[in-house]
Amino acid sequence: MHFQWYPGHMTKAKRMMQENIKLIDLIIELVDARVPLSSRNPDIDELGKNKARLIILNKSDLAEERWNEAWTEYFKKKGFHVVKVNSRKGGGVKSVQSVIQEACKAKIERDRKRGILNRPVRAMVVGIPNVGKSTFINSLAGKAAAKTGNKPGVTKGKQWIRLNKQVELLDTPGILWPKFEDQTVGLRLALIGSIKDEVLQTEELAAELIRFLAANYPGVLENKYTITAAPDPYVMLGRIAESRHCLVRGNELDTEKAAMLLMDDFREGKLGRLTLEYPQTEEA
Ligand SMILES: Nc1nc2c(ncn2[C@@H]2O[C@H](COP(=O)(O)OP(=O)(O)OP(=O)(O)O)[C@@H](O)[C@H]2O)c(=O)[nH]1
Repeated sequence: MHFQWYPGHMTKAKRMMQENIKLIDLIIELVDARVPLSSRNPDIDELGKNKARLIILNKSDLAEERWNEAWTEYFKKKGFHVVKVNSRKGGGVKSVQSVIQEACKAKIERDRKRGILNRPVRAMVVGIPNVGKSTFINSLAGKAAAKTGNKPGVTKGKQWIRLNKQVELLDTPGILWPKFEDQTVGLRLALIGSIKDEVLQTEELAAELIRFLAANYPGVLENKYTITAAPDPYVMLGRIAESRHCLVRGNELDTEKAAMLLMDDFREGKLGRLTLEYPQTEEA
């Protein structure tokens, strides 16, 4: 399977990011807790090298808790401040404000020594498409401050949002461009829905997910769809189609529809909390 990104958008995104980074003290980088490395772009380390850094493990409700803990430790060891969040429900969001203060301690101290008191810390949220930037900003700001949507690329507009006396947030999140040179990264991003569905063959993608689940979460599909295991992922897809009555022309199995159903169930967490990449493996 081959993945492509829209380079035009990404060039513009990078230019905007460079402009906006000049205005801020802290970068709040959202990653998807199911794929914390594949949903990062290490270019942000270079772009934001003099800034305070905070990583938000977003969608942590969709990932396995023991791996959320492991990834938290992983990023802390690398020197980041880290908070686990479920932006949709607001879980973990409350603790973000205090961690922002903590992450910006050095800057606040520098200001104080120069006699600058009570200047708010300025922050910006960044992340790849669909990682939850708008939802996170809304949740943090406590109102519908940024537009949200479930398709990549809906974020627009520009303004500062005052979170409290100490913190201001740029209302426009920075869109990071995923690292597409690596096909494994591309596949993982496609699985979580960060790449537009139209450019991908759903059945192929579903087959990849079935392979991954058979190896790492055996029994999950069998339980969810009340089917028996088969080594061939396409046979599994047929069994899901059968079990869920996905039919075309009256009685033929509609595996395309079954693939869409499976992908939706996975992305919405209906197969349970599943993590797609693990720190040990990535470090090895
Ligand atoms: N389960 C779960 N879903 C989330 C969470 N955060 C965001 N979402 C969902 O993820 C989808 C994308 O969220 P957005 O906030 O629009 O993402 P974005 O990063 O602003 O997307 P772009 O505008 O494409 O850059 C929406 O359907 C959200 O409801 C979370 O913590 N948990």
